[in-house]
Amino acid sequence: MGICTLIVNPSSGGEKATGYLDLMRTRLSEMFEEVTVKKTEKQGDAEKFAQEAANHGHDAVFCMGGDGTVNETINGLAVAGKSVSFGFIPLGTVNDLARAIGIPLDPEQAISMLSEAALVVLDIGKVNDRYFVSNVAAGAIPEAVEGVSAEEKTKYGPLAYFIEGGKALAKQTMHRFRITVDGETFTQESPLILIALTNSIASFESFMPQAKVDDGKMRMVVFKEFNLLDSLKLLPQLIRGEIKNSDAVIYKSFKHATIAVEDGENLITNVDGDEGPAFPLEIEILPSFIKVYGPAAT
Ligand SMILES: Nc1ncnc2c1ncn2[C@@H]1O[C@H](COP(=O)(O)OP(=O)(O)OP(=O)(O)O)[C@@H](O)[C@H]1O
Repeated sequence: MGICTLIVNPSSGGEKATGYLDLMRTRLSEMFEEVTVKKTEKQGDAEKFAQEAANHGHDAVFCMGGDGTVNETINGLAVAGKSVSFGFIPLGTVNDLARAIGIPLDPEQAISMLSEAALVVLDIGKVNDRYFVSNVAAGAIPEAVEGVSAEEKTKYGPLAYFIEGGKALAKQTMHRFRITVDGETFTQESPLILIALTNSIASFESFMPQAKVDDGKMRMVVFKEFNLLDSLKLLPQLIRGEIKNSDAVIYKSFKHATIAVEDGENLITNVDGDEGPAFPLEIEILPSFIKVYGPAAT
């Protein structure tokens, strides 16, 4: 039956984690001979615990938390480089990877799904020296979104990101980027560049309907200069999942890219919802990198 580690972020999702811990431990002890539970106290703990579990020969590592905890756990497993299965119970506000794989957003349902789960193959991405599972965002909007506080997230949920993002958009702050996508180079002024591994970005599941979790590709959307009319046209395209056909963006499907800021600003990036590495960025896909406990195909 094997052994596993369960990493729990007690602060995730308005401190819901502890309430589900016993239920999860019981479920895992039906699936594994031995379950080691580790609680995070600060940033970096989930990554460290995942790496240690992989290096100690654990067969699977699970985590309970938001996208930040999922990202850290994946980073720990990727750095260890061992073949370890991964599972998670979504407890955050956004939960993009859960949405992409079809893991129930209700923690109790996600826990009960585990007994009939299948191992689903998942691509992951690498941006400079960090790994990611959902998305990378760069530009004036992610810069603004970084300022969303934990209180705002609890109060408004994913809407908090849209409010801050909308304010940055209204200010029309642009940066000039030099982008190379699979060997093709271009420059573009943009308020926002999004790189998506899966369909769901910032809880918006119809953003990139064509993106599958194991298709070996990423998608880049470079937004052009916006005026009100453009954004009115863009909104229905976004809702219908047709952003790739919009005149308001440059859309690329790719495996490797580099992005530099030409106007010399020290822009920050956002990776899976948390602050990511500084520019210039090198982004690549690691196809079929890990197996994740997800819903069995019907
Ligand atoms: N015991 C703890 N107390 C406070 N913060 C913690 C603790 N353990 C980890 N953290 C922090 O929590 C962050 C991750 O939170 P996570 O993204 O999992 O949940 P969330 O913020 O509720 O979800 P979301 O990102 O979807 O809003 C980590 O970056 C880490 O810094």
